[in-house]
Amino acid sequence: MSAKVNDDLLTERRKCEFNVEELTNYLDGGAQATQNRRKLEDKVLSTKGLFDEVPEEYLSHKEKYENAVRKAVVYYKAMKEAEDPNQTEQERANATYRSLLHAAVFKDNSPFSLHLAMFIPAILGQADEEQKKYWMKRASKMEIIGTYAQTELGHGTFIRGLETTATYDPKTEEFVLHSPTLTAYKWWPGSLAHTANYCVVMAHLYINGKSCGIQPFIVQFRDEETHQPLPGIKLGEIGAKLGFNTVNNGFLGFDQHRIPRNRMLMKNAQVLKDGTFKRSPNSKLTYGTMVYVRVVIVNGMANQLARAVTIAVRYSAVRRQSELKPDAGEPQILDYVTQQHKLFIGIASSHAFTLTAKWLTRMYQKVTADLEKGNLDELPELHAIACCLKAVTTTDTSVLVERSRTSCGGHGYMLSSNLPQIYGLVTAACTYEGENTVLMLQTARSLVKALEQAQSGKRLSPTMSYLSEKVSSRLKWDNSIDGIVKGFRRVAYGKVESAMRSMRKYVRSGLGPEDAWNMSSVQLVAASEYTSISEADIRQLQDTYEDLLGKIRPNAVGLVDAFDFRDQILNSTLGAYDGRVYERLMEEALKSPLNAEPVNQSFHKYLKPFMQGKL
Ligand SMILES: CCCCCCCC/C=C\CCCCCCCCCCCCCC(=O)SCCNC(=O)CCNC(=O)[C@H](O)C(C)(C)COP(=O)(O)OP(=O)(O)OC[C@H]1O[C@@H](n2cnc3c(N)ncnc32)[C@H](O)[C@@H]1OP(=O)(O)O
Ligand SMILES: Cc1cc2nc3c(=O)[nH]c(=O)nc-3n(C[C@H](O)[C@H](O)[C@H](O)COP(=O)(O)OP(=O)(O)OC[C@H]3O[C@@H](n4cnc5c(N)ncnc54)[C@H](O)[C@@H]3O)c2cc1C
Repeated sequence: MSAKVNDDLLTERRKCEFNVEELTNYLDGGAQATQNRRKLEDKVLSTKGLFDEVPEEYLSHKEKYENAVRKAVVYYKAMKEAEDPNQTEQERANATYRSLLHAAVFKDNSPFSLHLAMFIPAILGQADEEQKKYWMKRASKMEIIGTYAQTELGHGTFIRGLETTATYDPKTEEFVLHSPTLTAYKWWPGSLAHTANYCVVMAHLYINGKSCGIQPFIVQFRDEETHQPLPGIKLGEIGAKLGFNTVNNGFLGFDQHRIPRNRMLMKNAQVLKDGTFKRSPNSKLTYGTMVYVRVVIVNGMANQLARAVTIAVRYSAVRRQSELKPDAGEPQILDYVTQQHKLFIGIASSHAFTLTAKWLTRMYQKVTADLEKGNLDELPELHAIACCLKAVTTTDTSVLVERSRTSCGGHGYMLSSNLPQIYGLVTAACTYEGENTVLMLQTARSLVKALEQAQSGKRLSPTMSYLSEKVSSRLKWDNSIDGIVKGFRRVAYGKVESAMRSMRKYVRSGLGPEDAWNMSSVQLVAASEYTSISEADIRQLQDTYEDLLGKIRPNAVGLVDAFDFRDQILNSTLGAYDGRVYERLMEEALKSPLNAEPVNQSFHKYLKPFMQGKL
């Protein structure tokens, strides 16, 4: 018999003014997609051995990793077996696009993450046809497990500064990989420490003493039978982190490690047997995997934010606290407008990020198809947009997930709420795949170029067209959606123009272009990430906003129910569908090993002698 649903949640669900299932279907891309997703989740989550007897919070660092590898094997097999052979690739992608299935199994991510997130995409994007055929067969069947090793102890952002060298030896037709310094050690790659046995290494290619830029190499670093590190390879784990503690991030050093010539991934640039280097049509095509992951991260943020606000909104409907009016009893904290302000922006942002992710994915697919035909025209714009959206969505999601956590008071600070772990997952994305400030400056670089083109009368791409709108500075906008968008475009234009004016002022004062750029970089980041509007309209918008909060209030629980996260995926004492928060908090607390005995051995060993003055 299922547990009784909390009365307040029942009331909330009765109050909802729209059809929740319809919104779920819309988010999934149709009723069939919802059905497919639920069927996949039912199948996979019914697999034995997927869940933890002891909450992983109570395991050691080493036990957490070993337990995660155990689950990763079970999970991956279950996902493979659950695949419906009658489904198209697109239907399969839709079924997983919104699903956070892995989150039901891994609170802190899987040791296989990088194999799926970057190793396979790097092969698909950087290998020539023959290489792709061979390596994809092995990688997709998990005969090998890979990662993406680009960042080094001394360099993450500045890829051109990477120190790992790959020196071509025409006599043996091999590359010699070497880490000349400690700072050249690859440092951070997920799965690298003890899980993977192959990686795509980004290294500085030298032929006959001449630099040929950063190139991708597929490198085996552990024996496939014994899993022992190969000769000339130094390996280890980088240590405990804020989150991602079951991703097995590691370090790797090369000592004159030789690999055959065909291990350089040669889709874009090639090295012939005699050492002839055939340059890529664009050196930045080597960075293509990062563009792909930045695009995927936007959708990942939408789903993680939806998960966090689901937990916080349901909890806020159940939690009663304080007194809003004398003698009226304790209200649901969701009735405090401050609580609505904290949470409803998160619901709206998740939907906004989902729609943005769909748009960006379509743009990525179009540009990638053009690249296959040798048309690189739109690659710079895709890079600029992907940088901006990855940075903005990860920053906003981190802020909104943390706000969801703090809106739940002390219980939001419990690991059993799962909000701290979700924060750990999303805040990492502000750093990985391009640190956000650096990416915003990449976007700013494109915006400044576009404004210069607009001022010289050139046509701009659709996403930059606001920089060529001759809008009067006295533009009045009303509070219609169109008016607000016009306002934002006007202010965004002003931010770019102001940053550019600032740079020109510094150059006129005698600074070089690089120093002028650096001095204006705070404005440049602002031009890329946010806009603000003038005082007069704030008051009007504020009234509209507060009115909107009231309209959303009766539908808040319905809106998060529509994300359709099952309890195993929320993995939270505060966010379960039935709202039995207090019972779940106690159930989880009793799982603490410390509760196995009423008096802990430290009393007899330390406390008692201490309190009796004997220590
Ligand atoms: C499937 C993915 C899953 C993601 C998970 C999403 C959800 C997460 C939420 C919860 C967890 C869920 C669990 C799911 C699995 C989790 C998996 C975790 C994945 C973690 C992966 C992390 C891996 C990494 O971090 S890999 C390393 C990433 N490193 C970087 O990004 C480095 C950043 N630096 C750079 O990109 C560059 O160096 C630079 C651009 C900053 C500067 O480079 P540069 O100096 O050489 O260039 P310039 O500034 O001089 O510019 C020159 C010129 O080049 C153009 N340019 C630069 N880059 C590109 C590019 N990529 N493409 C095209 N063009 C580029 C630039 O525009 C300039 O052009 P100009 O014409 O102006 O000269
Ligand atoms: C959880 C996690 C997982 C990761 N997984 C992987 C992986 O699997 N594979 C991999 O290769 N890497 C991985 N990374 C590494 C990640 O890609 C780097 O940390 C990231 O690229 C930032 O580089 P960095 O750490 O060297 O920081 P730095 O580049 O040293 O940045 C430090 C500070 O300097 C500032 N800064 C740097 N350059 C500029 C500039 N030009 N202008 C203005 N400010 C600047 C930055 O804004 C930042 O504030 C991972 C990182 C994390 C946190």
